[in-house]
Amino acid sequence: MGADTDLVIDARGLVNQFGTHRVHDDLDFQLQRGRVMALVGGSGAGKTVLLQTLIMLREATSGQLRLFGVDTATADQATRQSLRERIGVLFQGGALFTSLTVLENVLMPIREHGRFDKGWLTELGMSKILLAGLPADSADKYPMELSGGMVKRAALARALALDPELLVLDEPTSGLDPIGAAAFDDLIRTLSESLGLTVLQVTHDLDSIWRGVDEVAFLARKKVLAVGTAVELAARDEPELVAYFRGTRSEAYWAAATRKTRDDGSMAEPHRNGTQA
Ligand SMILES: Nc1ncnc2c1ncn2[C@@H]1O[C@H](COP(=O)(O)OP(=O)(O)OP(=O)(O)O)[C@@H](O)[C@H]1O
Repeated sequence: MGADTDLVIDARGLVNQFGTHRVHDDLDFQLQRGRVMALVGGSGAGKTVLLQTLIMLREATSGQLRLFGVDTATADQATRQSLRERIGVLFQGGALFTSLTVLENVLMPIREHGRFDKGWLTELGMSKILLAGLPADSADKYPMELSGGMVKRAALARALALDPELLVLDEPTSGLDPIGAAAFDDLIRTLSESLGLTVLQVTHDLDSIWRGVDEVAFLARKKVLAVGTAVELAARDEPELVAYFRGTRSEAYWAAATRKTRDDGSMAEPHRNGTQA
């Protein structure tokens, strides 16, 4: 089978096992270029382990993984490193260095790449800070001087430092109030559209799941059980999907989607401004 160059991630038959505990079994996962996808599922379903596997932070027990069309199993170290550099990662909590300013944090990944002219570096770092929606005067601040939302944006600026093609986010809106979370979702959407970024995020945020992403991959039964918009997944009858997308927590979203269907004869548009092929 040839590589589909439109697939940023193409994983087939993944198995992840800890001792006798199998977390993923014959799992397939694909992510198309330019899409914004949420990876969701119950607690312990294996979202974090899958995310780590997909960006080569951990090796799968078995299975195939292609990143940007490259087979990671046969890639040499230099190729694997260059694949990693095409991925920006925002870990839960931001994981900024507390003893460094925002600008110094943002410049860390670039500095690791060798010696650069100081003026040029500062200009580049400032451009990422502004891209992440932070004011210019936040560059000289330390993480403890920032609000929760600003810490996320500073971590995002750092994840964008090397101009990644794929942005991976682990619970990016956790700890933010609903308005801050919606603003962060909008920023990710705008970046995806303006920079052509592909985005994969693990999230529990229902607002993001129902309104902020193009599609949702739902993990259950050790596999990706279903992929589609939240509205599409809510309309299916697997018990895990019914519980997640039509249960008490999702009630208001599902009610809004079905009301819209009744009112205008079409399914609710689940995205703020995205498109679904
Ligand atoms: N290093 C490890 N050693 C042993 N078991 C592990 C390890 N990492 C994860 N697991 C197990 O793998 C399973 C999936 O964990 P994972 O953290 O991926 O779940 P999750 O879907 O992200 O959960 P949550 O939503 O609660 O964060 C869990 O049963 C967990 O205990």
